[in-house]
Amino acid sequence: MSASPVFIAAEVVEKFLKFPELIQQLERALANFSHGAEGGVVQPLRTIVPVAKYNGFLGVMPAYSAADDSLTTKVVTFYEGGTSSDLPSHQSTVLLFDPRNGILKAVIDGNVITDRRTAAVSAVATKLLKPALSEVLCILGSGAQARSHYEAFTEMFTFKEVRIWSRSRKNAEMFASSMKGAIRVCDSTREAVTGADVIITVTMATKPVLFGEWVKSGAHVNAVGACRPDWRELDDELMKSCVLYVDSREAASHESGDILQSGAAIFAELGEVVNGTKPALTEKTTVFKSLGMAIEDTVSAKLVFDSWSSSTESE
Ligand SMILES: NC(=O)C1=CN([C@@H]2O[C@H](COP(=O)(O)OP(=O)(O)OC[C@H]3O[C@@H](n4cnc5c(N)ncnc54)[C@H](O)[C@@H]3O)[C@@H](O)[C@H]2O)C=CC1
Ligand SMILES: O=C(O)C1=NCCCC1
Repeated sequence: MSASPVFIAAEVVEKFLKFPELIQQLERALANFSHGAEGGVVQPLRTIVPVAKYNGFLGVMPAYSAADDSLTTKVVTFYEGGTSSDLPSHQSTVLLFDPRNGILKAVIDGNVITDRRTAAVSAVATKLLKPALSEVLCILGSGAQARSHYEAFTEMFTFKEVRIWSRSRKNAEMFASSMKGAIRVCDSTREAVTGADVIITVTMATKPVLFGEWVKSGAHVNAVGACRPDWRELDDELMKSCVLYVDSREAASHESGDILQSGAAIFAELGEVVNGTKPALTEKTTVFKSLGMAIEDTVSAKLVFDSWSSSTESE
């Protein structure tokens, strides 16, 4: 009989899933993914079940990485506008299996994994695509992803100024006062975006909040929200005038409202830039459209599980 799976809680994931190691691991995973079959990543398009009655969705995100010998599936729910003020709008769990025999080894809190791996991938995009002189960072949104992105970006890069905008000024102020370092709270998206070199959109918006006319030429945008075909964060002008990078071509052309509705052409996958098969056009205005990939969870979960296992062995 197989041993019962271990449960790894959010506090344990927080302890073991750290930047910059996570960023390095995910850069490698993005490269493997974009190598096709040779890269050893098996990742079908995720399944999304709409729960229309409650404006919610359930997503199932399986993947296998031969390089990491890691087999997982994440189950994630997300609710437009959240469910109640006490609950996160996105809740997830990652199941880690023994790839040799299919035994379930661990049930891992997925919220910290989702927040940190998404920010880590945006950090990879930013490292490769930001303009040479990047002094001003702007974050639109003040939720869980805004926090993880702020933490990753202030650890990995040096900005002279960080700005935040949120729909309610109170939330933006709460965000600014809860994080380490100076953050300028802006009253409008336009004020936050104007002159910014790196922009991160991490909202639950379903209509554009970022307009091309405000974006400085040559800036880099990490577009993290709008993961449904009928949701938008960026307007047509920005989508059509930028050089567009994505995590997965397949996912982007099925799920991204910003891409499907604007008709913008995809230039490259981020992993192709890491592999050197597509260039990083840092002098142009670039957008990295992130939808989130299961392989990011697979690599993160393995990292957490291995670190946790070593820590219990040494006890
Ligand atoms: N690309 C990826 O890998 C991932 C993307 N996401 C997406 O990132 C976005 C942010 O996620 P979380 O921070 O976890 O959510 P959250 O619920 O913690 O924060 C959402 C933020 O968006 C704001 N917001 C909600 N509706 C808005 C609107 N109509 N206009 C402007 N702002 C609005 C909220 O006030 C809040 O500041 C979501 O769209 C989510 O689906 C989440 C996980 C992974
Ligand atoms: O990659 C993920 O995880 C998610 N992406 C879009 C929204 C739901 C969670």
